[in-house]
Amino acid sequence: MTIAPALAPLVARTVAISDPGPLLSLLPPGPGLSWVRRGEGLVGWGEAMRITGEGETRFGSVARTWAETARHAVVRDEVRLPGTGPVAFGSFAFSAGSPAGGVLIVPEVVVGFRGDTWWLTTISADGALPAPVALTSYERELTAPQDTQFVPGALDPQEWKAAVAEAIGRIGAGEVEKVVLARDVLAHTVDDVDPRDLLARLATGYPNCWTFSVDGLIGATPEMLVKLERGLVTSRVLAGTIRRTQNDEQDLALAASLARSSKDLEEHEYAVRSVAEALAPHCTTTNVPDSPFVLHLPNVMHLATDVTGVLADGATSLDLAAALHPSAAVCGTPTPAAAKLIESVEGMDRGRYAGPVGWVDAAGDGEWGIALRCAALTDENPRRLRLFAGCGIVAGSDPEAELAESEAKLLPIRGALSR
Ligand SMILES: C=C(O[C@@H]1C=C(C(=O)O)C=C[C@H]1O)C(=O)O
Repeated sequence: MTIAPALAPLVARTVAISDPGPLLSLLPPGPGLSWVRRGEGLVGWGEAMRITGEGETRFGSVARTWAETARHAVVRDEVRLPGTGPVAFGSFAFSAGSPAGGVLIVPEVVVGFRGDTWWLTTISADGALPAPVALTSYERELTAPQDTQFVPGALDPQEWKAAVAEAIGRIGAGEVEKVVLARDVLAHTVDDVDPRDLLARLATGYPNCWTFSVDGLIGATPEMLVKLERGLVTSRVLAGTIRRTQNDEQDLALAASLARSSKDLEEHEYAVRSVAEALAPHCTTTNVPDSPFVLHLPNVMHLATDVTGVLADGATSLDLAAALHPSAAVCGTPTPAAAKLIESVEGMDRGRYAGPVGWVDAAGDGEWGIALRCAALTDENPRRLRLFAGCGIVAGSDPEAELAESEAKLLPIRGALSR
């Protein structure tokens, strides 16, 4: 279902402001919106408009409604940077079959920071000039939540290893070359979860990642599905992972072995190819580096490739995210067969995990990450969350090692929820 654009146009006003305090500290209590890395990015709150989509058309219908809304918006923008003027934060289900669908939320208030420029955008959907707002920097004491319980989700570790073994068998039988299998873990907290606490812990612990919050999906992703800025397209592809040991010397040796590992290089190659092929029809030129670099995160290291291109066809960042999803980094190769295999052995609905999450502005510029290293708050219970992690499986994979890799990928969000 798509909600038609409001009869009255969106009215948005962006003004430059002086430093109001760290972006994440500005979020008031409640379901805030966030896209922040190293202190830069966007936060928003309030809901001027919500656009939803379902099934196969969850991207297309939402993207069309946004384009239409943006075209009719009345905008006074004194800053004129990507992310100024009206913006929408969004999050989309991994699978067309998921009831999670897709959502774009246009906040009533957005604060942005980039380089040395701060801005404030106020948005209304009733045709009236939005009311002025005063910003508050909420200085909050971060206390670690205690006694959070983690219990298996759809499959327990033994069952998940059996699913991985099954997938390896099906790869051997030639059904797919690579498939990404995920698992979920449920967290039960003692107190109600305040999303702002999770965001603050993730942003502090994982500064290389994009800390996001959209409609109850909260996490810190290292993977940029696509960024579009004034015609320049970038995508950071990650696939191939090794756990860190917390011993620098040992980690350097592991990084070198990751960069030589034929199993990880194969996994990575599939992911890069899927992104380059999906971008090609939208770009005049694309640049794909010959070999990956190793991205160091506090918990894991990944093989990483930055693919770039020059936009040819006027697609928006959201159109590009729809074209790129699902990349082989989160689904597999070939895509349709891998998606089918996931459905038959994973035993769960991924919801919006591993789907695109990010923002788009009225010009179509925006940033869409892959929703990884995240938790979904359940609607009914503010003390219950679903955490997710997945691993690329190829012929040379080992179920025990994949389970350990999934544990390492769960570490950031587990850590944000417990001592
Ligand atoms: C699926 C996840 O991560 C993806 C899978 C990776 C791998 O298999 O090596 C690495 C990065 C991500 O593209 C996850 O974190 O849940």
